[in-house]
Amino acid sequence: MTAGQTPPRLEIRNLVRVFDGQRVVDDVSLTIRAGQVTCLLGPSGCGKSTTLRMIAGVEMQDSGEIHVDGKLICDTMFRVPPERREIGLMFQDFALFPHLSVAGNVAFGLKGSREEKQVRVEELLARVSLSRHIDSYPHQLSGGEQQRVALARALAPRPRIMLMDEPFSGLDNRLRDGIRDDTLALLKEEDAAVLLVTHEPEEAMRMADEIALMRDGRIVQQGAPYNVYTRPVDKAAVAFFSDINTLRAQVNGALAATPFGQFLAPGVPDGTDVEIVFRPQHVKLDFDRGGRGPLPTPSDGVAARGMVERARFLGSESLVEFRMDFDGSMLKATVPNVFIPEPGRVMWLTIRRDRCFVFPARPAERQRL
Ligand SMILES: Nc1ncnc2c1ncn2[C@@H]1O[C@H](COP(=O)(O)OP(=O)(O)OP(=O)(O)O)[C@@H](O)[C@H]1O
Repeated sequence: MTAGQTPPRLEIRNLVRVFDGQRVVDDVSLTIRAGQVTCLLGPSGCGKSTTLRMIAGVEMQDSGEIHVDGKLICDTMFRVPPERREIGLMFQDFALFPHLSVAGNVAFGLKGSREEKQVRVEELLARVSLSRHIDSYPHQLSGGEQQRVALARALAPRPRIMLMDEPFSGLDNRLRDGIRDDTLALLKEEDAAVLLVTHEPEEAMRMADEIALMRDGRIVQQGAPYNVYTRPVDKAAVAFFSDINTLRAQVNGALAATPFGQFLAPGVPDGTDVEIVFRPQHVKLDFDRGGRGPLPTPSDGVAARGMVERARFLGSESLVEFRMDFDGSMLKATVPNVFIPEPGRVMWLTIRRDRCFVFPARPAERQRL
């Protein structure tokens, strides 16, 4: 950090947590600035919640440090207790106090005079559009309303950091998008640094300024959602966000030859097996014209022929699966809108080359996320 620069609101350095001899959190480092939302995204069991619990102070790390606004709050020798960390918590099971009214719940963690508390409670309830429920009890509210009370309660003491663990997963699908957007707007207004844990890529894309992709206890990639999506570090990172197709090839002269033409593999030694990975939405389809397909182009390469095996309409797009002539493998293509060709129909496929990723092939057992 250079002189005069504000330290990040939250900084965790090299956190490690071992359970039963296994490093479930393995050298995790992150920084989050005030007003920034970072999503810790990864599959179940990869160590997201354990990371969050260490920051909250309810779990002790085996090594590593946690800093808030440039001050150490926890290492293996020194520990600020959870209640003095000025951290707001929100979990899937948001556990409102059933015997307290909405106002009582929101006021629960507040300090100050009665009047000060009342002003803050009213301000927050107005902000989450629940003023008319100020005297209601949790059981009188819908799931979405309870979730908004929980958010107001967590934000009431003006926490410097908000930790959210799958906070929307208990909600009805139809409610979820609206509540996510409202929550995001409120979090930004309150200027907290937010760490949100989720296993849903769409949620992370929607909420995050930055995504930290976690796998087997480690952060494997970190960056703005656009960058994580368009410049994935490996095949599993592509697959975490969408369906994928994979072609296999061997590199010769920094090129990997496939039935779709050659792909650049810069810096990859000759003889290396590579995988060319691409998403179904980047496959283009063409009709068969008397046994021929479209001519090769620099952007789409060479067309390869396949036969429709199955086609389904998914709502905003159609998914068509092809058995390819060149080796009998299956490839998937998505097409905007309704396109449901008959099984057995012959078509030509090309791939948007600027949307393909070339990775060295790995043994199958290491290809999990
Ligand atoms: N107290 C504990 N004792 C032993 N093992 C634990 C403990 N807490 C978590 N684990 C293990 O650590 C690993 C990581 O768990 P964690 O809850 O952090 O993952 P997660 O990514 O949050 O998963 P999920 O999304 O399912 O909650 C899991 O294998 C889990 O079984």
